Parts: sequence; structure tokens; C-alpha cells
Amino acid sequence: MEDNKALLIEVFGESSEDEQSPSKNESPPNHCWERIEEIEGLWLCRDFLSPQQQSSLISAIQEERWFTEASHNQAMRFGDLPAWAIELSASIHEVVLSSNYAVDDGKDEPCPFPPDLLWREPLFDQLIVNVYHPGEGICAHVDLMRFEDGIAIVSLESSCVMHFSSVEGTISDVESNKIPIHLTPGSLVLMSGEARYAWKHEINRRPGFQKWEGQEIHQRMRTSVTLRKLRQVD
Ligand SMILES: O=C(O)CCC(=O)C(=O)O
Ligand SMILES: [Fe+2]
Repeated sequence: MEDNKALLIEVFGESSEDEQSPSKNESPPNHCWERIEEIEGLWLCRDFLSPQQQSSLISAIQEERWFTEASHNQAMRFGDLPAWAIELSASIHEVVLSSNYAVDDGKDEPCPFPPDLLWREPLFDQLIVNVYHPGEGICAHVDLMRFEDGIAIVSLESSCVMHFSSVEGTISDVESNKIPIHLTPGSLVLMSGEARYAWKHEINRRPGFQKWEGQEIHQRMRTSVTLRKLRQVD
């Protein structure tokens, strides 16, 4: 338990009310947000987790012992998320708030996560951790409608290119109109609105599909953490 607490503090800093906390007076890092102009509602924060935070997050995932057998490559949790995932959600909330974009007034201004999603409780209650070996990816899809709007993906380990394609596109124009997004380790993707409903996303790691700036990306293991909120059915 103490180990767990120490790990959380190492990953996300001291979040208690402790006045003695040395991190209290440090100003939070200034995160850099990128809006993907072609796709409404798609935002990228490349420097979301520092290298040290990334390795601590990987350790926290490993401590869950979900992937002890080589055949296991996906773990899902609903409802009560592990403490590290709750902290990760809180960090996402904070990094959106700390952006220079409007998050609590006029709805017309673009911002990384619309206020109605940012302030919902809980922000996320469903978690997927995907582990991909080199060459493995995920087919083009729109996330299931059983999940609400507002999806977060944190990338760890290998870089990759995620492609977005319009749901409406005809088969002949889909390939040429795909929008590539470079996901570096520690980056955070937020999808809402059109990005979540009107665009499919995919990661094709077969040879020839993972090019960035003319270079084929050297593939390693990749881990991703996806956070979503289940739609209420009444
Ligand atoms: O691994 C990723 O980055 C994407 C995962 C994803 O799209 C999903 O689980 O729905
Ligand atoms: Fe997805």
C-alpha cells in the first residue's frame, strides 16, 4: 500500500493538502496543446507525461499483473478504476484547465475538452490498457456508442502514427484523405464531437504504414491507456 502511494506521488506529485509539500510552490509545467485543424474536436498534448512519469505509469500498469502471459494484450476496467488511473484522469482534467483555451465560458471557442465534458463526474469510469507488439495495431473504428462523448488516449513506449478517416468518405477517397497524427511517448490525445463521432481512428503497424516525415518509424512495444465514460441507460 505504502509502495503504491509512493509510486503515485512519484508519477503525479503530492496531491494532498499537506502544506509541507515541496511541490506546492512549484509552478506547474506549461503544457503545449496542438489543435488538429482538419478535425473538429481533436487535440494533442505531446508533453503530457515526462519520461519519468511515463516509466512510473508503466510500472503501475505492470504491478497490476494483467499482462503476465504473452497472449494477454488488453485489460479493461469499468466503474472503480485503479488509483493510478484516477490520478491520471485528474492530471488530464488539470492539463486541460491549465491550457490557454476557454474551458468554462462561451461554448463557441475551441478548447481541448468542452466544459460540459470536463466538469462531469466522474470524468472517466472506463479504462482500457492495450499492449501492442511490433507490427500490431488497431483497425479503423469509431468507439462504441455505449461510451459518451469525450475520449482520452495516453501513449507510452513506441511512437506510432494514428490515422483518422472520415466516416462519410467513399472507399476511393478514404486512403488519400487520411489525416496522420504522430503519437510520441507521453502524449495525450483528446477526442470529442466530430473527432469522436464523425471520424474513424486506426493504427496500422504493418510494414509501410508507419511513416513520419518520410522515415519509417522503428517499432517497439507500445502501450496505450484509453479513458472513457459509460453512457447511462435509464
Ligand atoms: O491504442 C490506441 O492508441 C488506441 C486505442 C483505441 O482506439 C481503443 O481502444 O478504442
Ligand atoms: Fe478507439
